Amino acid sequence: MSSLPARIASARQPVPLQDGLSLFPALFAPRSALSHKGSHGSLAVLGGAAGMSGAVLLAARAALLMGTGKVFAGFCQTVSPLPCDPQHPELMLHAADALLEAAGSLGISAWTAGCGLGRSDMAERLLHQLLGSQPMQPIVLDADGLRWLAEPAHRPFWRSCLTQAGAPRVLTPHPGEAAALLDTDIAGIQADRPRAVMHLAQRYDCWAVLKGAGTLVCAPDGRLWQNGSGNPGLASGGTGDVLAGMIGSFLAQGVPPEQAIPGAVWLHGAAADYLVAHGTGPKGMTASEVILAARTLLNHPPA
Ligand SMILES: NC(=O)C1=CN([C@@H]2O[C@H](COP(=O)(O)OP(=O)(O)OC[C@H]3O[C@@H](n4cnc5c(N)ncnc54)[C@H](OP(=O)(O)O)[C@@H]3O)[C@@H](O)[C@H]2O)[C@@H](O)CC1
Ligand SMILES: Nc1ncnc2c1ncn2[C@@H]1O[C@H](COP(=O)(O)OP(=O)(O)O)[C@@H](O)[C@H]1O
Repeated sequence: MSSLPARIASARQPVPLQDGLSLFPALFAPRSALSHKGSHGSLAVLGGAAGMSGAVLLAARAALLMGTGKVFAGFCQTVSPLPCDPQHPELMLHAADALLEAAGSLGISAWTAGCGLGRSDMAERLLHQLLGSQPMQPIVLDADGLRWLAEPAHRPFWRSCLTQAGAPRVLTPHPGEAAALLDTDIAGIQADRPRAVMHLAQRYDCWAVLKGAGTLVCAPDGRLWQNGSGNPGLASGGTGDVLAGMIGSFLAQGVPPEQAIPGAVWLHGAAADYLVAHGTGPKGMTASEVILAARTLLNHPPA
């Protein structure tokens, strides 16, 4: 991180995220009695190469249970590995190519991409197509989506797509992915996390979410938040996919980014805290349980 701009070098104090109910009223606003599924957005989740289909299901299920009107899943495979999700047949499952082709007619209002996407030629092509063709829809990029973004050969194109977008772009790296995006190592990221997240937001002209204990969120204009919820129960495979689906859900529903993004981070951690308080985990807590607890808190927030 040698080329840190001066405005970032003087990192501000992050706003602590403790009391989600007072900080994120837009997340907890009651629904209009007249609302219908079209009032609550449509999210498409793109990822899920063979062997990692579960990553897309976790993100899509999280989006569904956060209240998205309609949720589509697009797998990075020639056909969808399942005709439907037996646990949530509400989800609409497609091969990613078919989903991208139909995107215009499906009324998709936001995308979450990269969860289990993999490193194949197909993955690269799909991401290229998504970023190039959806300038006006919010896009959350996670996991392998971030690994592709970090590839030096791709950076000029990816970066121009990100900077020219007319809707929020959200990068959700863990420290390993952040290190690749900033050309450093994990120790370099962890040594100064506020500086790292601000650098990410500035370099990629995006919202940046640097995950791990005390997740940091930085807006494109440098505003900074630090999460105060969450616990090591979240240190298990798939919880990051859930977070990416939650952020995508709130953006798809039209929640403003400064409520949707730090709000989802807080709620995700608060769900893990709720589980521990009610006897589930931290050991053995699953990503699927985090989704259910987040839904409980969304409807019955702690006073
Ligand atoms: N059910 C499914 O289908 C699931 C599918 N999944 C999908 O699998 C894909 C690959 O994901 P992955 O977990 O295999 O590798 P990846 O995320 O690159 O991490 C490895 C590297 O990052 C580092 N690192 C990670 N976290 C860190 C931290 N907090 N703090 C510090 N370092 C950290 C770690 O460092 P280490 O400590 O191991 O040296 C190592 O260098 C991805 O698309 C995902 O969506 C998963 O979500 C699981 C459920
Ligand atoms: N010790 C911890 N305390 C709080 N949150 C944690 C802890 N460990 C992991 N998390 C959270 O769990 C999630 C893990 O995401 P990620 O590393 O992308 O996993 P995966 O790729 O398996 O879904 C992130 O939201 C991260 O902040």
